[in-house]
Amino acid sequence: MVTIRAQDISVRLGRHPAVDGVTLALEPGQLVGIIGPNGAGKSTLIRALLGLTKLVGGEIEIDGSPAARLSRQEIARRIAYLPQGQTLHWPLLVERLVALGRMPHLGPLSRLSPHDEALVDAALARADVLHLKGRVATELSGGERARVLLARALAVGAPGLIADEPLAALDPGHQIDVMDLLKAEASAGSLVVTVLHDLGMAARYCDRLLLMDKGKLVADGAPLEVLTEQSLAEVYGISACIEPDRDWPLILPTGRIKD
Ligand SMILES: Nc1ncnc2c1ncn2[C@@H]1O[C@H](COP(=O)(O)OP(=O)(O)OP(=O)(O)O)[C@@H](O)[C@H]1O
Repeated sequence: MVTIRAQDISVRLGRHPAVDGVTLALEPGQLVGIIGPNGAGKSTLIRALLGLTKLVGGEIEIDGSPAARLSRQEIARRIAYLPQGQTLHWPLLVERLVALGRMPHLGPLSRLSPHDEALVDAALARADVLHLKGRVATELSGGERARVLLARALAVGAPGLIADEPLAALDPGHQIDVMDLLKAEASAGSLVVTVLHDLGMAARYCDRLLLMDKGKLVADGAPLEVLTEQSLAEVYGISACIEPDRDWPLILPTGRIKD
């Protein structure tokens, strides 16, 4: 189990506050989506929660300890991180790349144990990339590479997972697979947070949504509390069809609101 608390945190990038006075608590067992327009501060917020970005104000606690006092490795063992659209620079075999997910658990000179190898294979299977073993990761398609990087995050075996736009390069079937997987992780007691642009997926799968706008957390609650005609108009400048009374809430952006 892992918990994260942020109290009034702010991050400045360049001249502007990228995150501006955000307070939140993240608990295990829920799938939490972070949504908001381009540049709203979503990626910066999650990097801050992981202790990867310097704060200009506020405090973050991971499992009750100030994040600033935890080492990178201690945080990496507790919370796996799938960054946004990573470029790969090294022509590693897929299984070697996914095995890097075990690094937070290994000493500097230690090798993968049979247990580590089994976790790597399980992660490859869960991300539907077992068949890509033996391929060079830099020679994969965008969606294949995205799923291999998801497998690397799963291979950490951490009680927390933060994924930044994990659906970006995926076909509709694999988008559903990944959302099912994130939901299953949360239902099994993990802390799972994901940045999403697909409001339909966010409404269908997430237990809680955090809506960011201009660095601020402007709404935090159940999908239908957060995704209202008013909030979509104010934050995204769009109109949308909202149908709450289906098996799951349906949100379909329908147009841009002109000034
Ligand atoms: N290295 C940087 N230097 C200066 N400004 C930056 C830097 N990185 C990000 N920013 C700015 O910080 C703000 C927040 O960026 P961030 O990447 O967190 O947004 P986001 O909500 O994740 O956007 P997107 O949906 O486009 O991925 C943006 O205005 C961005 O231009």
